[in-house]
Amino acid sequence: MAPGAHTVAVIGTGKIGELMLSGLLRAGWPVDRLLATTRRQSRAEEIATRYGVRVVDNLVAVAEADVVAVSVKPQDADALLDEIGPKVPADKLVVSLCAGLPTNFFARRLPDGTPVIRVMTNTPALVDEAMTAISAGVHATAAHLALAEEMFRPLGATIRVPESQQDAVTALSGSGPAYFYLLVEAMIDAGILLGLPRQVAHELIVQTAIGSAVMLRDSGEHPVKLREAVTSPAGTTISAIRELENHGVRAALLAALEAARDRAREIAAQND
Ligand SMILES: NC(=O)C1=CN([C@@H]2O[C@H](COP(=O)(O)OP(=O)(O)OC[C@H]3O[C@@H](n4cnc5c(N)ncnc54)[C@H](OP(=O)(O)O)[C@@H]3O)[C@@H](O)[C@H]2O)C=CC1
Ligand SMILES: O=C(O)[C@@H]1CCC=N1
Repeated sequence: MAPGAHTVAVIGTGKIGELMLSGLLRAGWPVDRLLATTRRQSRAEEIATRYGVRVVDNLVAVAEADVVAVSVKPQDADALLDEIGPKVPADKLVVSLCAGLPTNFFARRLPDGTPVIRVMTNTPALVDEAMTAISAGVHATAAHLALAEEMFRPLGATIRVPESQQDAVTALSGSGPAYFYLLVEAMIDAGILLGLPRQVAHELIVQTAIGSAVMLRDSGEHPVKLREAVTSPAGTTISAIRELENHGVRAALLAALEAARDRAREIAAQND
């Protein structure tokens, strides 16, 4: 299938909607095959000026597009579906980028038979390094999954998962960039504590994060093995690791990701 053979409407062009739009444009998706919607006029002007994309209202978008990508906050999805749900022709593919909301949430608010796909991506899409997990929902066929992959593959890696795993995926890779940024921020602060200039601490830690990430991806080694290679007997690293274990960093991560998964479930329950 030729890239951009379908018209994609991004409904709710905030942070994630914008990164999807910009990623599709970088990948060569024709600008006249993209539509965007916003809630505020000032945001509409910003998006139109920045990307040259036609910004339309939600009902025009669902009428003209082949793929309707919903990227509003989950809390705004019910009101949005009240507006567009009955007007979405059943031959359109609806792709939800919303955390927590199951495909059934959409199916109940769309004409019978409308195919729905649930996607969880993340902000490194901005540098074409996203991790996007894709699940077929009701009425979605292999061709719909392939189309969703065609849209998200240029933004980074894609994986297919059963929809039952999407809340866990959200906790790991959807929210994941925030955990890494927090760690980096804390390590830069540690550099300040040790007397380094902030800029030097920043440069040291950011490059160390990039180097470590590339090794994790490209070496094929398990993270335990990579960590052991850094950890010399009676050396400096093991002294730091003892403190991380004493402070329960591993347990904190287990609890934190479980809390994120639970919050996704709660969002679903609150929007049932
Ligand atoms: N941020 C992230 O890292 C990730 C977010 N997600 C999911 O992506 C979705 C969007 O999140 P994010 O981009 O961060 O949120 P944003 O608030 O940045 O974007 C949502 C946008 O939708 C607009 N909007 C709300 N209601 C309507 C409507 N009825 N019609 C048109 N536009 C509307 C909002 O307008 P206004 O500006 O006026 O509020 C806002 O610009 C969420 O469901 C989230 O769970 C998924 C993965 C990662
Ligand atoms: O915090 C959130 O709810 C969204 C979903 C995953 C990342 N950000």
